[in-house]
Amino acid sequence: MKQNMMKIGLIGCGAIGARICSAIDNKLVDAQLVAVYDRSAERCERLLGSLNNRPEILSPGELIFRADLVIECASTAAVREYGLSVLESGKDLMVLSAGAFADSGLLERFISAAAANRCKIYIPSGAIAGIDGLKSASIAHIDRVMITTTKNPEGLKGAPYIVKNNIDLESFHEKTLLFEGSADDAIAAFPANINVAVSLGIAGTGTKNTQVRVFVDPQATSNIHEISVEGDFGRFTCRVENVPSPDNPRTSFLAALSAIATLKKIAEPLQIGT
Ligand SMILES: NC(=O)C1=CN([C@@H]2O[C@H](COP(=O)(O)OP(=O)(O)OC[C@H]3O[C@@H](n4cnc5c(N)ncnc54)[C@H](O)[C@@H]3O)[C@@H](O)[C@H]2O)C=CC1
Ligand SMILES: O=C([O-])CC(=O)C(=O)O
Repeated sequence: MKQNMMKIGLIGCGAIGARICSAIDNKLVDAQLVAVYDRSAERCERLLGSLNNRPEILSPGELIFRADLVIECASTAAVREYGLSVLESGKDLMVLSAGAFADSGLLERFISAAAANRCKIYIPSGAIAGIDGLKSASIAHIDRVMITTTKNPEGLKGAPYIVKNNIDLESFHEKTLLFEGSADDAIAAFPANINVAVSLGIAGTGTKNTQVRVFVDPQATSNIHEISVEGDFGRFTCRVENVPSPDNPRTSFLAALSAIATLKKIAEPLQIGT
């Protein structure tokens, strides 16, 4: 083991966490997985069972102490529970549940803590493409950012918006618009489905100014995200047809891959893309 290899602690042993751990285990990333934590002990044990090089299962406090970089891939609640302690301990933080930052006050506190403690916050592109272009375009004026997300009923089940409005997802026979609003409102309505809208807001013109549409489509076999951006640079659109994770149909496979790609970017000398 290299002495200066990045030490990783991971919070959230679900669909994304398992993929990230497997990538480190298979040496796709030049890093050492030192510890994992999940509020479900069974999830931790199941994950460890799939790895050759087993990390320790530690409490969040011990995990933060041992790691150089803590990856949150659990929930927006977990970002609020552990994120600030990570940064105040001078450790880098990777956040997958970017929806937590729809609370711009929370993001500001995190940025101040990171600056004061000379550490970084990484938000991977997640299940979308286009963040690189949006970041470049945002150096000049942006007129409009919109994301249209289409998932099948299985991928939207249990979302607060669906439950609160008594929407029977099985009753739709064709593609139907369920929700239209800002990224702020979208993440409150679909906290586990539309983190990507908040990431777009942070990269572009803010979550209040980022427009979101959510469709349900019983025929959809992929999680589709279509992004359109207009501004001084011109316009671009991009569409990703994501393979859902087998363990969690709400979550696209690409989200885990983007976290792994971000780890590679941190660990490797070459930086490509915006
Ligand atoms: N940025 C993006 O593009 C995307 C972000 N996500 C978000 O990433 C996160 C992880 O996604 P998945 O792995 O698919 O979820 P998952 O449901 O498969 O796994 C999450 C795990 O975290 C654990 N957990 C949740 N809250 C916790 C807490 N407060 N403390 C400790 N453990 C906790 C759960 O027990 C579970 O084992 C979710 O918040 C999800 O909404 C998901 C897809 C795309
Ligand atoms: O994985 C996806 O397709 C997007 C997602 O759930 C999210 O952004 O929360």
